[in-house]
Amino acid sequence: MTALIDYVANNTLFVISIATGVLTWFFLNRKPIRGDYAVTLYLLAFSLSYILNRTFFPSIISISKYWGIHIFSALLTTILYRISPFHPLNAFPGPFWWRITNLKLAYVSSQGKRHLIFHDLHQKYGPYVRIGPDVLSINSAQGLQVIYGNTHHMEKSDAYITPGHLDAVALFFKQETKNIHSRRKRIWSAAFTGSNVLQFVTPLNNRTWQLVQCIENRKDRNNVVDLSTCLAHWSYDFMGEMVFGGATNLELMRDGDPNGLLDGLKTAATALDSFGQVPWLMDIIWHLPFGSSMHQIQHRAAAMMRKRQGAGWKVDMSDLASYLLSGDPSTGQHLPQGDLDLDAVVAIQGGSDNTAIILSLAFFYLLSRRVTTTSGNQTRYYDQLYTELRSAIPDAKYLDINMNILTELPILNGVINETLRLGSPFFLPRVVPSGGADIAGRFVPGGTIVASAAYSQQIDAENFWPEPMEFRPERWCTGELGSEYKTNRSALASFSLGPHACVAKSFAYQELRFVIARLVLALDMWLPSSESNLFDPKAFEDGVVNMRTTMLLRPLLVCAEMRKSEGDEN
Ligand code: HEM
Repeated sequence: MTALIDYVANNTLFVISIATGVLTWFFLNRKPIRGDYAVTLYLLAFSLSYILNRTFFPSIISISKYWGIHIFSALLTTILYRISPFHPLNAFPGPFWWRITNLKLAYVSSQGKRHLIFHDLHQKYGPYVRIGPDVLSINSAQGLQVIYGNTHHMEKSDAYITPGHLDAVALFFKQETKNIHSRRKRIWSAAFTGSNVLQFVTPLNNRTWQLVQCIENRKDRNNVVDLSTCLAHWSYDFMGEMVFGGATNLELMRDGDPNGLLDGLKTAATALDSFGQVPWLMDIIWHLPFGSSMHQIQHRAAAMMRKRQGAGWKVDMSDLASYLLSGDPSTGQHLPQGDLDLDAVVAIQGGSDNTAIILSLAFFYLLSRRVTTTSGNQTRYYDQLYTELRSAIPDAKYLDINMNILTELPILNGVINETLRLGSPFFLPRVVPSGGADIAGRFVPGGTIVASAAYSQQIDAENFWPEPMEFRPERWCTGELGSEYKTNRSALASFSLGPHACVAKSFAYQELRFVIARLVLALDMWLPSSESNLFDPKAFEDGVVNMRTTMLLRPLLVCAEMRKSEGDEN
């Protein structure tokens, strides 16, 4: 009798475990749930069933075994579905393991060479590559416009959900509706448009002179200085003024960064960009020690915002915080404190990180490339740029009031665009609306996550010719590279485009122009000689890794010397 009960109970549980596994796949495939909720639910259910089992059937049933069968059944069904002909993306080519799980995409994202790996995949599989169970990378200039442009208004994927699902709205993160996003964007945009942006010129000028001084002060006796760290500290100090009217308590150019604030920012951005590709995993990591970098940045940003709001803090300019604190002009309502704190996180990261990296890369390209052209001529862009700046601004101390002149300078702007082209390989996933969309001539089903292969587009010979892999600022000046040249400006996606494009794009260009111009006018710079073994350009380039934020695994060490005529003018 006992044997019969044992037989029936175990077989019934076996069937139930398999069936509930299949049902779990069925429901999660339609409506994914938060990873932390799922883990909690499973732990509770397991504990309860374990206690019941120990109490009532201690000898005949091994409950852990059936939980194992249930999980195995759910996983197997999920995998079989993803590789089956019934999956809507089955017709799209791609490597086998990437079709099964987004964990591969998350891992590749965390390694920093995602854009190169995607590029290889596109070479092998063509313009559409399935890089996740529901994710496509699309390598097409036309596709870029469809994915990010206004026509379809494709929303951001779940990779943009606020970590921890905070009950707050901030620009950049995914919003429930496009109206919420556009209302918040209007508040931000006000700070960066029209004459309002001129507010930032004085702090920009002051901080950039301080940067020149910081480089001078940090030089060793052989004139060698870590330029990338100086630029990172400059960008953080300037952001502190632009966003919080100086209410940050930090002066990195003066004091350095003993608490590793910048590393913390980078780690948080990397975590967001890699684990964000697997939203359920991000939900779990948020509660683990590994997620602490994201918590720390949040606390620091909130502390800066609170200090800026404090009655004792006076600002004599309209910083970005003053627009956020004034609230939403369309409703007349003030933003909740949670929104202000979260927008502060976005402002700190957005306002400092990308600018510093693009500047470091621009100086690396300028100083490392003595380009041999097909005719055998050698071009030294740093000197050409100095000559261009010198003739446009004979008296360098007037640079601060001559921002508009910089917009017209071909080499300066070519240097910036060329650095952005080679140095901003972003991966920005969006969701195809229900009903699907035609992307570059092929129908993509609704709900698919799509991202443009930005880097591949930016080095594609169809868009940039000749020498698409080379740093050639003159390709941005009409006719400089011969009549056959191609420069497809719309293929440069460094600031994205459409409704979610960078809110500060034109100001970022102004910043980049201004800092490059100020440094080139004030300092003669060159790379340490190869005999000194201090700096290896190839190793530096290999150590540039991109996970939305770009990290430099090796610092940019340069030699710098104040130009006599300019130094006197400070
Ligand atoms: C060289 C400098 C910069 C580059 C290359 C850059 C690039 C970008 C890109 C590619 C996006 C789209 C991100 C996405 O969809 O995932 C973006 C968005 C954004 N950027 Fe920038 N950015 C720069 C400077 C700045 C500055 C100075 C700020 C000022 C605080 C800023 C604030 C933002 C914000 C708030 C968004 C979100 C916009 C939205 O969701 O509608 N960025 N940026």
